[in-house]
Amino acid sequence: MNILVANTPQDAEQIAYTLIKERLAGKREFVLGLATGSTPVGMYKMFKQDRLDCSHVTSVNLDEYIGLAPDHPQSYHHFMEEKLFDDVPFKESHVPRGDAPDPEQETARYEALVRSIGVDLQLLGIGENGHIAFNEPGTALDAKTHVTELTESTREANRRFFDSIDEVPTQAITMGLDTIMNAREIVLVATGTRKAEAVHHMIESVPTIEWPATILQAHPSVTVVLDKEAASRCAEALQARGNEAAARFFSIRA
Ligand SMILES: N[C@@H]1[C@@H](O)[C@H](O)[C@@H](COP(=O)(O)O)O[C@@H]1O
Repeated sequence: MNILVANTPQDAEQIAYTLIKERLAGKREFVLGLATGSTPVGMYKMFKQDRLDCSHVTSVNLDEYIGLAPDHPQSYHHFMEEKLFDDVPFKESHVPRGDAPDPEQETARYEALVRSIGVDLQLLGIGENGHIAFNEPGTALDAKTHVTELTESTREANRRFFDSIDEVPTQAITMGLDTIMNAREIVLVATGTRKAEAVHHMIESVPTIEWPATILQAHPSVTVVLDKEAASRCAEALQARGNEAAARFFSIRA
């Protein structure tokens, strides 16, 4: 794992965006895995401000709530259109269908799609309980795209996007941990003290299904971009090394 610890959330987002921009440059085709939630919103603004050319890029999203049609204001389909796709045209974009009549069939379709196109770079966030995408604690490490029951802590963490907790879906379709690990490269961004415990376990605990993000330790190409708050539960030495790495990242691009 390559770990960078930026001084602010904005600097962390800038690092992650710059990494993605550099990977897209000069490519004829590229498959970019995208994430939802608050963390990537700042990066998606940078795509727009930079008018980044994504006309050669195919995107695949990690997950979608079951029961929400693409035009539902709280669906991840809608989130991506509003935060990115309405302003930055992609060659094509894929998000699981939360309104599929047969969710299990939709998981098989989506898994086959993601495997067939192959993800060059997967952007990830992390949940407070260490979930990635919607792979909740206890998810098998070899899970493919599947229907998942959302934990109460995950529903609670996402209720801010809904009028009430009762409106937060209880199930989702999510890329599995094995699906995510199949990406050639992974960039995970975490900011704020709410993520500090999950980040500590992701980096410093023995891989365990209780902290799904720990599986990333076994991936050959993972960059973890943190702000100081999200890194605050990690060992002091790791924080110091990460801060130097972030400073170096900016200095060589100045
Ligand atoms: N399915 C999403 C995850 O992909 C995201 O990483 C997580 C954290 O979101 P936030 O960035 O808002 O903290 O929320 C949801 O669970």
